[in-house]
Amino acid sequence: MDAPLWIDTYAPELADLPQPEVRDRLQRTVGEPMNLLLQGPPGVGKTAAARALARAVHEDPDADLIELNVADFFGRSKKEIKNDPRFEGFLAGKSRMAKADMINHVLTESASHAPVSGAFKTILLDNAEAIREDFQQALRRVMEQHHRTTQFVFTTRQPTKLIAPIHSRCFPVPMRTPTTDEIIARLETICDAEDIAYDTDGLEFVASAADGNLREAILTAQTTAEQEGELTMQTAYETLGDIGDDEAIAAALTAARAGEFSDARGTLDDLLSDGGYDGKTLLTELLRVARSQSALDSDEIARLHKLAGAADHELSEGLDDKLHLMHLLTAWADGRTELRAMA
Ligand SMILES: Nc1ncnc2c1ncn2[C@@H]1O[C@H](COP(=O)(O)OP(=O)(O)OP(=O)(O)O)[C@@H](O)[C@H]1O
Repeated sequence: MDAPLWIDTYAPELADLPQPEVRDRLQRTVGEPMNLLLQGPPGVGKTAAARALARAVHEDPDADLIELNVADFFGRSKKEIKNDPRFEGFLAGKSRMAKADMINHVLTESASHAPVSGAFKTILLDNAEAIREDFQQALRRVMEQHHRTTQFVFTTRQPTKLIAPIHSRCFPVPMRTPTTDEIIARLETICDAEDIAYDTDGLEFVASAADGNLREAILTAQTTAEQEGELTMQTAYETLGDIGDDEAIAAALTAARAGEFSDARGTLDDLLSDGGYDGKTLLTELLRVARSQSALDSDEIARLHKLAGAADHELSEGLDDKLHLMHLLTAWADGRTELRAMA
């Protein structure tokens, strides 16, 4: 049997959400049947946050959280709905009221509106951008009908696809991408719980390659741990394999900075021989990627730029692109401002 996925095993409670402002905002709604709109990019934890909230709110979350498969109903074409025997009695009505009745029917198919363990139920409409506009209009009515006993939670990557009356009925919860440090903290907790050997560079590499997507970061960490036995920059690099050139260049910078020059040399070699870069182009790319790295402070970037002038000269004069770029990276990692060590 496949090992369980860490993203499932470590599905977060409210306290485990990486963004403190989201934790606070959701914590403040606990106990209130307030409608919510969780919006943000893929993999930042919108659905996970909605489920964590339901677990915090309901004594019996299995009974009082209803997750509706939005695509299965609201996103279907009129023809598909017409041919669905569940809606036979509703076909005559095209009005908003008839559609509201259909929505109520779908909701009560899953469970009754009456809460089981507390004062209200939570209905989660995940990926709500897929709800057709006519059903969004009809949902307004349903939300009003049940506002005392039902909390509607919408999640979406595309808030502009939801109509204004839905926005105005919901408390907005923007979910930004977690920072690299916030992802690192979560990865560290999970690796500790799994008793996996890791180092800081490995966590940082996985977290920054995921670009704010927690799902991706946790999956990469698990794959690396399972395939390689430990999570270091080198093992994560092996796992990510086909990573983009920007990530590879960032990895070379991180390796050099950590004094792991053979890793840095290996990456430069890949880029120069297989990636189709010449030395000067790779130098320009190194500077561009360095500027985008939040882990680097402005002094480090300024020093890299200063060294790049001399490296550019060496690249024009010399024969070995890799050698000159390694010169640059070792001088930079040493904290120097000259390519040659001063006597
Ligand atoms: N803080 C966390 N700790 C551990 N796992 C998490 C955390 N947040 C999310 N996850 C896991 O990561 C996966 C992705 O999260 P989720 O589905 O909530 O993201 P999403 O923002 O809704 O993404 P999408 O827009 O792609 O639907 C889930 O399996 C979830 O359990």
